[in-house]
Amino acid sequence: RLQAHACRVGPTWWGPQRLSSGGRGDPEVMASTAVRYLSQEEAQAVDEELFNEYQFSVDQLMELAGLSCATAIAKAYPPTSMSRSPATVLVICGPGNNGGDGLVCARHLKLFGYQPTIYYPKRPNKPLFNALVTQCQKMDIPFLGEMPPEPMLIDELYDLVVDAIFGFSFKGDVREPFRTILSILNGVTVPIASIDIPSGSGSKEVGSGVLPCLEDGMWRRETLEGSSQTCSSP
Ligand SMILES: NC(=O)C1=CN([C@@H]2O[C@H](COP(=O)(O)OP(=O)(O)OC[C@H]3O[C@@H](n4cnc5c(N)ncnc54)[C@H](O)[C@@H]3O)[C@@H](O)[C@H]2O)[C@@H](O)CC1
Repeated sequence: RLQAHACRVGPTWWGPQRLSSGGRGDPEVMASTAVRYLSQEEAQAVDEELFNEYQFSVDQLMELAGLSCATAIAKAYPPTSMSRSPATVLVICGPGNNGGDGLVCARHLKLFGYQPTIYYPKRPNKPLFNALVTQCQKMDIPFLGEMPPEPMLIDELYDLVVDAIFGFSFKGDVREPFRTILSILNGVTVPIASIDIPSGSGSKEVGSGVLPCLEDGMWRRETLEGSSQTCSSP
């Protein structure tokens, strides 16, 4: 169970483009796509067990998830291997706990020598998330007021993007503002490290490795093997 949980909370790197074009990452970590991913239901069941049977609290798990992700990122993309010093990271946080993982991850990335910037467009008004935002602010991590409108701008400003937008509670068609955000992310060429699942894809399909991208109004899923299928909803 613990091993499965460790797999789930680690970030994943998707798609042949990401794996071959980076050139900056640790090949051992980059090649770790052979791990088995949990389905949406399995991931939810592990969480329920951790809460109910093992009596973990959400902030305990979130801190571990965010720290694990920052650690994995530091291993795959060491700050010294990036083009800028300090390496710049755009952390995009969603409205749920996956976004909370991103806030924690940003805090630890800063401690590891990166220069994170956060974009957090929909913030739940709950003490846990307010506290995480305060902690980032106290560490002088800037929050963007708007999503950079062009992928090229992200490529110019950041070495890496952390996708902490959706986790296992994602369902249905992507709603705004995240639809626009995912469309922009589909055009960036810097690596994207996704926490839990690449946002916009159902974790059921993640077992085969998918990269969601919007093309001609249709969502295209690139598999890790390089083949792709097009579908009408993410
Ligand atoms: N269960 C837990 O308490 C823990 C969860 N963790 C992380 O939290 C994730 C699960 O957190 P949550 O259950 O809060 O859910 P998510 O973070 O996956 O997202 C839920 C939020 O996304 C919105 N949403 C869902 N589908 C959408 C769509 N199609 N378009 C636009 N918005 C949509 C929902 O309205 C909700 O606000 C896990 O994947 C993991 O990353 C970790 O923090 C550890 C503890």
